[in-house]
Amino acid sequence: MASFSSSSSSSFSLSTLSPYYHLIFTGLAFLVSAFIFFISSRSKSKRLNLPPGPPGWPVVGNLFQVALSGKPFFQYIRDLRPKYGPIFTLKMGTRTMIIVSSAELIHEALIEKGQVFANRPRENPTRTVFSCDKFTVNSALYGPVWRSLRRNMVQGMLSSTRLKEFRDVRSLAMDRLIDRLRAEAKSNDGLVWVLKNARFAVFCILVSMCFGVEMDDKDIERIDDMMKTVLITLDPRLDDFLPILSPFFSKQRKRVMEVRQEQIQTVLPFIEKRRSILKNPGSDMTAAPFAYLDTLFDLEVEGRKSSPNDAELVTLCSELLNGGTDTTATALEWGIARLIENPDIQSKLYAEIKSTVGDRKVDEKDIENMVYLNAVVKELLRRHPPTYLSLTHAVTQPATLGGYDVPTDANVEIFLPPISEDPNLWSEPEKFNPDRFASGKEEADITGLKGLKMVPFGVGRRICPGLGMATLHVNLMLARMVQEFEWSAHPSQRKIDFSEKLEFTVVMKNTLRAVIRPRT
Ligand code: HEM
Repeated sequence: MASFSSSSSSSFSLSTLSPYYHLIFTGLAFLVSAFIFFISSRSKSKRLNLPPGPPGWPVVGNLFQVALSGKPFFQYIRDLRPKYGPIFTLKMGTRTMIIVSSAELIHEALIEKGQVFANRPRENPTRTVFSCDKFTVNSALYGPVWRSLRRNMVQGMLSSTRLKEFRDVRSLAMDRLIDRLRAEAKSNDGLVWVLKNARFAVFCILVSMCFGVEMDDKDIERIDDMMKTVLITLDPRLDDFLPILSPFFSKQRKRVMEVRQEQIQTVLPFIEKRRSILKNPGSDMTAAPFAYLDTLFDLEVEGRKSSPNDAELVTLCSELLNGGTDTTATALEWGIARLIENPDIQSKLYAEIKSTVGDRKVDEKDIENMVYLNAVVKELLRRHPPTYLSLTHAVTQPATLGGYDVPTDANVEIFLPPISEDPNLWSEPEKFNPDRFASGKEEADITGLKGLKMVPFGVGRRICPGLGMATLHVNLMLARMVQEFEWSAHPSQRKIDFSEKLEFTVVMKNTLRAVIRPRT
């Protein structure tokens, strides 16, 4: 998922756990906790029929096998799948992870038993700080708080009517993106970084939608840097899985509190500015008529007496910014890489743009008329879902899945790529081929309502509420970038390297730097 300050699996990267910690703490963990923990956890899990999984070590389970494998977590579980099948268990210290990765099982969990599997697991202490104790859409337990926050985000911000109101914001951000690319290319022999520029453009849109106050590039970059620092701080630590080791992490815990303070200090002035604009209408002629914040100031949340306080407002704004930035920019990077790899697809796309809009700029209203563009974006989300693991689910009560037990304290991880790679569902699934959709030969409902064939946004009650906005952003950016420039590979690159790495989302291992040539 998406990279949220309060999600629990999308930025999961055990490769960040240092082997040094392992050496020190494995021994300690054995000595201090073995007796109590081992006896109690064995007797508990013996009664359960958990999915199979690789044998682990006492106390720590599979934790260090994962950490020391040298592989990103998604690669580790991809490699286990042929042996253990589409549902298996990893014991990560005190946490039980159940990894689910087939269309049938995902359907069973998130659609057939959707209400039961719509919960989120307990947070680790760092996430508790940044989510204000689960006070965000993505981290809230399935219940009244989640319902209030999600309804507000969808109706107040992400509905198609609301989205239309931000058309000018997107149009400005697109012009800004094209200008930045042009300037960067000019001073670098035609070379541009794709991810960085796409990221900045999406962030500009989301910042405007969120705060509704004017900001220069410096302000935006400052908030963006802050958000990145938060995401790094949220990387899992050893004591998240073995809480008994937490006394050894006091320095890191102190750092968490410092970063949280910095986050509040960075974001709060913009919240205060908006508050003052609303109190004094007309005082700032540059202010937007509407912003996400406006829906939050007096938000009534079921089961709570007061509206969100300042720290909670910071958290809710950060959720909107984080949820939509890296995910969307990642899709763009893979998209441009695929167009460079397939010049015929790029030409076909350009031809469609030309025939649809002629010499004027692509407008978002044109998108629904561009069948091939939509097919390219859909194929992109099928072949390269920006997050390989959806946000972590949990059950509201003991349940079964595929005939196995799922206890309430288990993290249910939905691993997405095997569905869009399944040869029983797709012809030549490894091939990037927008024509499968454009020709009408293959189809897939991205919301999962008419069957599960690709699930880049998850499915069921917790499906990504930003789905509509995200696909609009990817379509619009791709169309403008191809309309303005012809994209080709860096001269030193004979072939594009499609290796992946985990960096909040799954991005290209070798960050894409491409050559652009203005079309006119
Ligand atoms: C290409 C872009 C995006 C992708 C691939 C994506 C993907 C996802 C996925 C896989 C989930 C987890 C679903 C689950 O728990 O089963 C999710 C949840 C979520 N996404 Fe997105 N997302 C994208 C863009 C956005 C945008 C633009 C926003 C809002 C600005 C957003 C906000 C959220 C929120 C709030 C949740 C949590 C929903 C809940 O727990 O009820 N996402 N997203």
